[in-house]
Amino acid sequence: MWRRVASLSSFISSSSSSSFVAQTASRLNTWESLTTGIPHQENGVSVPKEKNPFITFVLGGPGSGKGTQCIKIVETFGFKHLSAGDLLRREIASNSADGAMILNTIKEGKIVPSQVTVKLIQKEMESSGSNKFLIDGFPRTEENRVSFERIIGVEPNVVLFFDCPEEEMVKRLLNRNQGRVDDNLETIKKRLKVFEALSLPVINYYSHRGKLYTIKAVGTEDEIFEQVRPIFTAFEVCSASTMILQAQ
Ligand SMILES: Nc1ncnc2c1ncn2[C@@H]1O[C@H](COP(=O)(O)OP(=O)(O)OP(=O)(O)O)[C@@H](O)[C@H]1O
Ligand SMILES: Nc1ccn([C@H]2C[C@H](O)[C@@H](COP(=O)(O)O)O2)c(=O)n1
Ligand SMILES: [Mg+2]
Repeated sequence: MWRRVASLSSFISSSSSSSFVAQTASRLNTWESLTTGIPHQENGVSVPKEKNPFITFVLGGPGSGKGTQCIKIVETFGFKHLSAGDLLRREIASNSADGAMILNTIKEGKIVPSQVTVKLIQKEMESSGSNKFLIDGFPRTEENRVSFERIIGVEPNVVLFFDCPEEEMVKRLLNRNQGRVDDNLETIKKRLKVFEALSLPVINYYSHRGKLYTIKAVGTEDEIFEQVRPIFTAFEVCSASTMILQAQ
């Protein structure tokens, strides 16, 4: 379990001249996570700082372009990309004990029990050697969200929501052509219902927590990425400022 650190957001809000950076910093309650973990003084004793992970949840309806944009974020900002759906599909392919249950759940457009998905994410996080994660397609439900917080012990720093009209999502999924068992009209309709009933409340939750960045997910892939880029650029600026302050 990762240790949480105190928020520095009020300090940044009052000292930064860039409003976007200040707004970003005010949302970054564990922003030391992007820094180098330089030892700090506690009661006069120098102690190494435990590094917190920097976590981005990537949410949006089926076919909204989460995976596509994650590839661009990884290329530009160097995150470790963990797709919950890909991890579950890997379990099916490896004939694991949960494989058959996962396959049936995905075919039905339903959500796999949180315990299973969070354990897969946890394993990947721990073995990755990375400290910056894009967790794609998770949390899909309140149960997912609570389970992640309980097992991993941290909240996300950023939540991206790719907001795409239903009609466009259906068109994209039917053209995806990757041989997915859930890319058929019958399952797509079920997934859209599940998204509205179970995932939208999670998105609203993060909106109320001030962590949500809504992206209009229509247009070309590059146009959409130009809405995403400034979010992470701002966090990089904040991170660099932290390192300068720590070095002083
Ligand atoms: N801006 C875009 N315009 C047109 N097609 C797109 C765009 N972005 C992604 N696509 C295509 O739409 C399909 C779905 O995209 P992607 O797999 O990234 O969605 P997703 O949100 O990850 O979906 P899922 O939740 O089902 O995994 C893919 O075939 C992708 O190439
Ligand atoms: N948190 C999650 C993520 C995914 N699943 C299952 C159900 C989804 O329809 C399917 C495909 O996911 P995608 O690749 O579209 O992100 O995987 C889940 O149960 N829980
Ligand atoms: Mg995807």
